[in-house]
Amino acid sequence: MATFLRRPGNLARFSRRATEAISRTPVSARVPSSRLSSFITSHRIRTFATSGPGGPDDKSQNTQPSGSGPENNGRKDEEPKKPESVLSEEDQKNLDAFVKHVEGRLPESQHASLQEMRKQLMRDGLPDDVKTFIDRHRDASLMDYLRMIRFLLKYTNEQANKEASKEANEHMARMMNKTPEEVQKELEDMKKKSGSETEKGKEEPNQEKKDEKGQQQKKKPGQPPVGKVFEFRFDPAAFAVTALVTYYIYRSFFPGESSGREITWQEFRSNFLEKGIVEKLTVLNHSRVRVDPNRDALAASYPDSNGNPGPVYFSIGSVDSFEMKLEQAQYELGIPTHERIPVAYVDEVSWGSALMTFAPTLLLFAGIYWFSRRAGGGAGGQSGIFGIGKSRAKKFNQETDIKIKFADVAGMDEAKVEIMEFVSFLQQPERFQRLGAKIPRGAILSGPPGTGKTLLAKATAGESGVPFFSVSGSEFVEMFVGVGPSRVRDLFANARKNTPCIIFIDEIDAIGKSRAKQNFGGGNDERESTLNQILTEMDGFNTSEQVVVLAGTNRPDVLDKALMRPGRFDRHINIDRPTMDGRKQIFRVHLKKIVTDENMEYLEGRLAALTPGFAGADIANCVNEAALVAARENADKVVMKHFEQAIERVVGGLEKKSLVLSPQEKRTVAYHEAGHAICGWYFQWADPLLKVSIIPRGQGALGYAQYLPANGDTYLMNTNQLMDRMAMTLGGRVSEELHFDTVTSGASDDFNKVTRMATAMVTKFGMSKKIGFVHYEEDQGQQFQKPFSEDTARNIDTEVRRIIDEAYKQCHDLLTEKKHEVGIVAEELLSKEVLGRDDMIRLLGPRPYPESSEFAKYFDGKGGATFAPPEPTQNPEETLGKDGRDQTPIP
Ligand SMILES: Nc1ncnc2c1ncn2[C@@H]1O[C@H](COP(=O)(O)OP(=O)(O)OP(=O)(O)O)[C@@H](O)[C@H]1O
Repeated sequence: MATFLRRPGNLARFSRRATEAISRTPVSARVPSSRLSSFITSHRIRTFATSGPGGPDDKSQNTQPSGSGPENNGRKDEEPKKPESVLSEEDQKNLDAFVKHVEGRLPESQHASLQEMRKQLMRDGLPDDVKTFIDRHRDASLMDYLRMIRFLLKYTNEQANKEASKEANEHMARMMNKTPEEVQKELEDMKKKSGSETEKGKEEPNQEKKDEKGQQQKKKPGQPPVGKVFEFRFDPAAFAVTALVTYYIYRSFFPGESSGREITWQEFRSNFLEKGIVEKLTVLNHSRVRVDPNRDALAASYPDSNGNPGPVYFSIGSVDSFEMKLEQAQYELGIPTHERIPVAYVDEVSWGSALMTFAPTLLLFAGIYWFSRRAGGGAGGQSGIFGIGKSRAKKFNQETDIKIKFADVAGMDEAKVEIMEFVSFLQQPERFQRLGAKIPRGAILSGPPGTGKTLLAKATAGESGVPFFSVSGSEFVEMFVGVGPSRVRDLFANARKNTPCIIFIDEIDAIGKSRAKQNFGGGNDERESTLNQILTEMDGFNTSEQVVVLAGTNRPDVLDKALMRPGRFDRHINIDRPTMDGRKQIFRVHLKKIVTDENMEYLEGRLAALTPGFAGADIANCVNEAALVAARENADKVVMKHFEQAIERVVGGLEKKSLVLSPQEKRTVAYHEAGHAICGWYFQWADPLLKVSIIPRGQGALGYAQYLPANGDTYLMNTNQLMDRMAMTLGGRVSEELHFDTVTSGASDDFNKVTRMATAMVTKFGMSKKIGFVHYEEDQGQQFQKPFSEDTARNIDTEVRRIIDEAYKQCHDLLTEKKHEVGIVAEELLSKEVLGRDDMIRLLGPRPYPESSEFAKYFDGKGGATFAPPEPTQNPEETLGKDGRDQTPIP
């Protein structure tokens, strides 16, 4: 770039190229659309495309003497030998000096063009702009450059037009056997006739294209070659801006210099000062001196220079020393005081250095701007730093976005009834207001993850047909102070504009945590003020404002009491994991989209029985997983096997095919699992086995056994059940003891479970006579002091040990008695790897204890062949409770 710019000739060449491009478009736009003219047009275009004016091959064309234009109709023999000049002597001298100056900086191939331009200027006179430029070309300003460029554009355009039409005339004359004069006349007549046609300019380009195409198709040998036509779009504004920028970049790198020559002080003294040709000295930026010679004196001393040697500079150490040296030199040369050389002082600011000075500040601002755009991006459709305080709540339109209805939310009838009231409030507020009832402001939906809190909130909006603003609690929290409250304000302001509507704040515990609990490390001011703002906004509603705020959380226990008080979130709706019936309903909802031939009643029931403790999201995942398993097998429908595999995968984790056990290890695992299975089968109060597997799954589990609560979902456990469950959990280790010489580490997780159960019996459930009816909180590592004495601690230890020993004895007695059965199950497990309940019935006979009818219905060993759909009944007595799932992994 710098090299390009260093030479003014390059700038001129650059502008000329641009003009070549420009000149093509107007030519084609101006001519009439007759066949003759279109031929000319196409020919003109060809002329430019095949041989650009001013190129190295254009000598013959460009060196044509002036006067070969249309005004003398191309008669070369009439051309004067010497071009006439209309310029004054001084102008002529200046022009010659300028041309010589530029010629020295242009490649030879462009000299012809330059001479051509000189001739034209001599013939037509110097336009003012050019005259100014020529006079000042060594110190030309930006405006001078731009004026010069404008002239060059005009000049090359005219040249191009003249040459094109001349060549076209000659060609036409050859084609039509006429003289060029006759063709010219004919053309002028045509132009007169079709003068009005030029207004139809819009249609012409198409016409021209067609004609040109026709011409190309009709091309015969002997005709001039038809070149490819390129059309350029030229934007004068862009060109001017580019020229401006280019100039300033150039000037910033070479301040005050336009192809100047650097000399030394000695050279200056001997070649300039001593010869008396210095007119003026200009000190630039205290470091360089520009020498302005007296042109006449210069021309006299150096005839070759034409009075113009170009800018000459020399460097100085300091202004003082320069002044002293100059003074000294002038004194020595005997220059009288009144003829001493004037010295001017100029400070030129380099754009480059100015830019570098401001660069860090500019970078800083750019960085801040960029970060603010990122931080604020998407804030309610706003971006930039001004959008950061805007709420990020997504607004769902009731007509287009929310298609969820209560029918899509299965198995939470109580919650639905509660929330239905909000729907009727939004739909018919007067029904409540008439009786003087205050409208509830909001509800907190709490419950374990995936139980359908968000789904229920969406369904509420879907049913009531109002806009729904959904936002997550964490979206209020930002690194900037004050953003949280501002977003809350914005959210509520938006909601008020869209009444009636529902706001749903998911994971409200992110901002609604109790302020009292922040005892360590101080509070979080930003979160507190966000919470305060929510409290204020909810208070600020007037009772007739139809804005309902629903909030979802998994941790209702940590929420601030102020948030939960009536008047804010009036309702607390607890959504727990679904019961057996709930699961059936959820399966029904999700199975609708699945392609299957199974008996739906049976399928729903069996799947619900197989998935105790599953939340709605687990069920949705299971159904989808089953479809994926079926698709992987290329099956055309999803069958029971696929569903069971999917459940196994969700419960036990991914199958670890890469984990290969040694035969001895596999045997140990088989006997370990068989021990659990036999205990589950023969202990009356234990959960019967559903499936046992020795395929490694999940994280570190080498085998697993799945049990089903014998009486469906269980919410209370008696001592017998706890003892049987503990004994069953110890079954793995006892079986290892009975069948092998040594035991393995595989029972460690079983011991953990047994210890926790026994400890709970002693410290929480009041099942130890020695400790009594007390409840000691579990030590979660946060208590520095145990809430009981050393004596009690010792007694708890003794009691826990006693209970575990009892469970162990119970298990040992059973497995010693059933040693043979353990062997049968273990060997079968070794050969089949997975055993189901049906296999157990085949190997051991039916379980000797009665089982719940629900359980028997779906696990009768006949795969639903005898299944009769039950009367549709609801079990109103089912209450919400604990997870009935159990796994016995071997780490
Ligand atoms: N009762 C239900 N009926 C039908 N589908 C359900 C039900 N509960 C959950 N689902 C399914 O589980 C998905 C996740 O539920 P949702 O997002 O509502 O859970 P959530 O309780 O809000 O979870 P989190 O507490 O983690 O935010 C739903 O999209 C839906 O497919």
